[in-house]
Amino acid sequence: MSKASTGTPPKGAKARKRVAFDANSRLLISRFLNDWVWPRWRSLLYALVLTACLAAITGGYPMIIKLSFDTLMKEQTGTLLPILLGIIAITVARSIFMYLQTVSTQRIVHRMGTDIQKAAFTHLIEADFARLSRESPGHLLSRLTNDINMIQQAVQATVNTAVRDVLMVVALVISMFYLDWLMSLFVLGVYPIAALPIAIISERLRKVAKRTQSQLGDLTSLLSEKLSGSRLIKTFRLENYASEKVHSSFEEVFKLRMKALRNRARLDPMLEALGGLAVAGVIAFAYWRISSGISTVGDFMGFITALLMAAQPIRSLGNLSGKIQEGLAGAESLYGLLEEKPKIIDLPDAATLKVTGGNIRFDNVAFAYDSAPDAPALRGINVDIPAGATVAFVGRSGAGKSTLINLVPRLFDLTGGTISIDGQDIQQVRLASLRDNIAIVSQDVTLFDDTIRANIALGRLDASDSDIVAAAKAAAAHDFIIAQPSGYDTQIGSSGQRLSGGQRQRLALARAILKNAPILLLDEATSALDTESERLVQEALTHFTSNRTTLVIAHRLSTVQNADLICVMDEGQIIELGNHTDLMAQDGTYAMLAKTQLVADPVLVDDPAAAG
Ligand SMILES: Nc1ncnc2c1ncn2[C@@H]1O[C@H](COP(=O)(O)OP(=O)(O)OP(=O)(O)O)[C@@H](O)[C@H]1O
Repeated sequence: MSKASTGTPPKGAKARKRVAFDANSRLLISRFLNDWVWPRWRSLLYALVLTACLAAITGGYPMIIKLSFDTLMKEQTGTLLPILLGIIAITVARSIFMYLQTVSTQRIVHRMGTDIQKAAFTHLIEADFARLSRESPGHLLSRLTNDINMIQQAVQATVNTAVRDVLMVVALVISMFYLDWLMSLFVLGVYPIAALPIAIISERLRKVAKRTQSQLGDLTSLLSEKLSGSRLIKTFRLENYASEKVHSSFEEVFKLRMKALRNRARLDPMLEALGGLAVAGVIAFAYWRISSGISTVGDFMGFITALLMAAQPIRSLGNLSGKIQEGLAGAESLYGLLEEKPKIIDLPDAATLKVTGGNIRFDNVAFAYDSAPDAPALRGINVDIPAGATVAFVGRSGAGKSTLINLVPRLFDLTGGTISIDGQDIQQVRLASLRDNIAIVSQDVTLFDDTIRANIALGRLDASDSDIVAAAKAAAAHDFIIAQPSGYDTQIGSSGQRLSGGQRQRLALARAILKNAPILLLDEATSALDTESERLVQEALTHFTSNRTTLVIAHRLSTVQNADLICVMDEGQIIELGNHTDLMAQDGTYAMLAKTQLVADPVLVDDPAAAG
C-alpha cells in the first residue's frame, strides 16, 4: 500500500512540501494516470479540443466588449449591428462548446469511476476468504463507493479546472495583455500571493479526507449491522442503543465534514478579496491611463470583463489542490486494496484435479488462524476417508470441525501437513478444479435477494429447470416451494428473510445437490430442520450421498450414527475414531455425548450400544 509520508519532514523540506505534492503523492498520481487516465487518451483528446475551443471563444469575449465600448464612445452607431451580432455569435458558440465540453469530460470521469469500481469489486471478490472476512462488509462497501467517489470528484475537478479553467485563464490573460500589458502585469502580481495559504489548506484537507473516509467506513458498517440486526434490536428493545451508536457516528462524520468545509471555505473569500484588490487597483490604474490618453474606455471595459471572467476559473484553480488531496486519499485506499495479492493461488505447474473415487486423506494436518498464530485451531489431524464414504465430525463447540471442513476447498491454507484427494495434494492442483469437485452447505446459509429458482441455480449456473426441480425434490424443498405465492419464481428477500430457517437450509442443500460434485461437505446442514423435515432430508441425502464422499458436521448424533466413520474432535485434534458401534463400545467422549443426547433424542435409544 502506498502510504503518504506521515513522519515529520526534515527542516527546509517543509516549505517545499507545502507548495508541491510529496514524493508519494507524485508516485500515486503517476500510477493513477498510467492505470486509468492515459488508456482513455482518445476521449481525453476530444475533450481537450472542445476545451481549447471553449477557452479560445472565452478569450474573444473581452475583445468584443472593447470594440462595443469604443464604438459607443465614438457614437458610430452604424458599426454597432455587426458588433451586436458578434456578441450573440460568441455567446451562442460558447454555450454550445460549454455543453459539449461538459458532457465529454463528465463522460470520461463517470466511465473511469465505473471502471474503477468494477476492477475493485472483481479484485475484492477474487481475494482470499480470510481477507474478505477480515474487513466488515460495511467497510468494504464504503471503499467501493465513498472512496471511489472522492477520486471521481478529484478527477472531475482536475479535468474541469486544470484543463478548462487553465486554458480559459490563459486565453483571458492573453486578451488582457493585448488590451493593456502593464495593467496585466500588475494583476498577475496579486494572485500568486494566495499560493502559500492554498498549499497549507490543501494539506489539511487531505488529512481530514483520510479520517472522513475511515469514519464513513465505520458508519456504513454500523448501519448495515444495525439494520440487518433489526430482530435483535426489536426483541431486546435496543432501539435507543442502536440510535445512539449510529447518531454518534453520524456526528463524527458531520464534524469531519465541517472541518473540511471550513478549510475549503477559507479559500474562496481569500481569492474573492484578492479579486477585489485587483479590480480596485485596475480601476485606479485605468483612471490614470485613460485621463492621460494612453488607453481607451473600451480597453478598460474589455480588460475588466476579462478580469471578472477570469475570477471564477482562478477561484477553481485555488480550490483544485484541496480536491486533488481528497482524491489522493481515496486513491491511496484504492491502491491499498488493489495491491493486496491473494495468497491462495494456483502454483505455476498446478495440475487439474482428477477425482476418480473421492478418497480424502488428511496427513498430520495443522492449522492456525492469522489472528491467533500461536493457538492452532487444528493439530496432528490424520484420517483417511475412503472414496464414497460418509464421515462425520462431532465434538464440542469450538473443537475445530468447521475449520477442518473449510480446509478442503482451500478457503484457508493449512499451516502444516497435507490434504490429498485421490492421491493429489490439494495445494498442487488448480483451485478451480478443486472447488468444482466440492459442494458445500455451511452453517450460515447464504441466500441472495433473488428468486428461489435463481438461488438454487447458483449450484450450477447452466442448470435446466428440470434439474433445479429435481435438486429441490432431493432436498425435500419442492413441496414448500410450490406452496409459495409464485412457486420457484418467488422473491425471497435479502438473505432469504421471507423464508424460515429450515426452508433456507433446504434451498442451500438443493443448491449443493444441483452442483452434483463428487465431494459433499455438510456443516450443520440440517440443524434448523424439524424432525419430520430432517427425516425427509436424511432419506434424500442417503440416496444422494451413496456414491460420493461426504463430510458431515452435526451436533445431533442421531443424524450421523449411520456414518461409515465418526471422528470425535476436541481442542483441534481427533480424539476418537470409529463407527457408532465401535465408539459406543469404547465408552469414551462419544459414548458420553450420545448418552447425554439420549434424553432429547429418542432415535439413539433404538441403538443397543447407546442404550447400554
Ligand atoms: N475466522 C477465525 N479467526 C480466528 N479464529 C477462528 C476463526 N474461526 C474460528 N476460529 C477459532 O477456531 C476454533 C475452532 O472453531 P470452529 O468454528 O472450527 O469450531 P467448531 O468445532 O466448528 O465449532 P461449532 O460446533 O461451534 O461450529 C475456535 O476456537 C474458534 O474460536
